[in-house]
This record gives sequence, structure tokens and C-alpha cells, in this order.
Amino acid sequence: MSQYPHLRLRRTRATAWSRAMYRETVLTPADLIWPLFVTEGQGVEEPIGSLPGVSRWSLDGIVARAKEAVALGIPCVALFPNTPAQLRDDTGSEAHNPQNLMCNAIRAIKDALGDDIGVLTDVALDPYTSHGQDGLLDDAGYVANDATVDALVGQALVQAAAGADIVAPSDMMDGRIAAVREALEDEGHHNVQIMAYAAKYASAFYGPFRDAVGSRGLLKGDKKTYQMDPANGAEALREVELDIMEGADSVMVKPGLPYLDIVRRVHEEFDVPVFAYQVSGEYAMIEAAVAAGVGDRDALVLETLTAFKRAGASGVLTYHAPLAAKLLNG
Ligand SMILES: NCC(=O)CCC(=O)O
Ligand SMILES: [Mg+2]
Repeated sequence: MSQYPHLRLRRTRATAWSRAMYRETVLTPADLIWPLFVTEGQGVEEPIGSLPGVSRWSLDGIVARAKEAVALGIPCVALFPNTPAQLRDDTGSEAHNPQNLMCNAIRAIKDALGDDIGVLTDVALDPYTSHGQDGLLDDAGYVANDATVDALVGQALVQAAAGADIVAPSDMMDGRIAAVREALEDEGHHNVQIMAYAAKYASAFYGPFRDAVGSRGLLKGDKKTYQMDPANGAEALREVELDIMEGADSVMVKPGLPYLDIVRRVHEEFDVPVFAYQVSGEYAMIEAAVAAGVGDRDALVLETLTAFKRAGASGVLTYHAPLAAKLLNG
């Protein structure tokens, strides 16, 4: 067997051209999905304090961001509404309003850009409920699975009717992928995809997102009766397997970097595209490191996003998508 000094692994790292030639993983703008927060009004930009550099936009700004995404080569945007407080109630009924912020944003983007961009929509009740939970509460305050699934089906259908390309249930109820798929088929939405938040963990990394959609102050307790225990890995594979059987076109692991092992296991176990969500707390940690002078933003962003690809992800939802795309486009 060849050994040092004949074998030197540094040989292929010695020049930029050689490093480029031997690179195993390539990140491109097409790997990115850009999450956007929608708010009411016209000409409104509301910076989100806990997500420095990220804002909520009124519909005109949302369309401008979607055009920016197209120009940067980002194939898809993900939409999240900041529902006005007076429209939130116990059952999240605003989620079913075909004229809600989400549906209006879908239509605005599709009217402006058609199939030049994909629109992915969040299916879950937390931006619409007065209690901040993702579903309907029973008398004991438990998030009732089956009643919630019925509500999610209605929510997914108004989104599909408004023109959503991918509906993405992020609620972690059992059985919702099959129910949503069946309803989409019944209504003729055969080409509307489902990206299942299949392995979504009850994580401490979601704080800034809850500020962004206005649910942080409303939420009492936690989401541990439906989101997964961060200690579990095998269970994530069962969640993914079920969602594939129920008709998911792709699955997601969330959060991202602390769960790269799960991304890897899903990629190795199943022939399904797996996406990772680099969530708000991860974004905020990078920004905090930069603000503290302990890291270089561009390098941190490209390194973390490349790590998702190396782990086997087909793509990444990240608030750093426009920056990353600019860097990758040179
Ligand atoms: N359903 C979408 C999320 O919960 C996003 C979480 C985050 O970015 O922290
Ligand atoms: Mg599940």
C-alpha cells in the first residue's frame, strides 16, 4: 500500500484549480428556498429585531423580493404571514379565508411572475391562532390531531386555489399528508406538490420566527406533544417513511445544522428529496457572531449551506438565501 511520502493528500489542495477540480459538493442558487414574511399595507417594510437584516413586507415588497429571487436564480420562495391580531382566534379561522394575507401574496407573486418562480406555502395554524399553537385545542388544552387535520386540509385548499405550487404542512399532526393529498386530488390540484415538514423538532431555535409571525407573546407552554424530541433519530425515519407513503413529494428536516445527522440518515435511507430548514435561531446565531466580531458572514453562510449539501440535502430553506445567491453568482 502506498504511504507517505508517496501519498500526500495535501497535493490536490495545493492550488485553487485543483481544489475546484476535486470538490465533491457544489452549492448553487438553485439549492436555495427563500422564506419571506408578509404583512398588511402598502409600501410597508417592518424590520424584525431578532432577525437583523430580515423584514416583513407588504404585498408590493413581497413581489419585489420574488423578482429579486428570480434575478438571483433562486427557484422558490416560502411565504409566512403576520396575521393582524384582531383576525386571530381560537380556531385559526383566518387560515381558511381565500382573501387572507397568504392567499393575496400567492396571487400577487403568481400574477407578476407566473411559473418563473415556485411559491411554497406554510400549512399550520400558528400564525392564525390566538393561542399560538399549530392546531385546535380540546377542552384539556391538548392539540387535537384529527380536528386539526380537517382544518389543515381547508387551509391547503385555499392556498392551492390561490396558486400555491408547493404546500408545506409544518404542523406535525399524524395523517395530514394523506388527507391533504387526497383533497388536492379531489379538487383537481394534481400538480400541486407537498413538501412535508416530516421531522420537525420541538426546538429552542424558533424564537425569532415567532417574533416574525407575531406568535411569540401568544404562545403558552410548548409544542412538545406534536413536534419531535431532539433526542430522537430513529423516530425521524419513521416520520419520513409515513409521509412518503402518504404522498409527500419531498420531505424536510428542521432545524438544520444541529440535525445534519438526520438529513444524512434520511438521504441514505430513502429515495426522496430531503430539504433542510436553517431556521431563524440559526440565522440569528450567525448574525450575532458577525456582530460580535467573531466570524465572517459570507464565509459562515457559504460553509453552513455547503454542509447541508454535503450531508445529502437537495436544498435548504434559509433567510440568507439572497446573500448566498449573490456570493455564488460572483
Ligand atoms: N413553520 C416554519 C417555522 O416554524 C420556521 C421556524 C424558524 O425559522 O425558526
Ligand atoms: Mg408525521
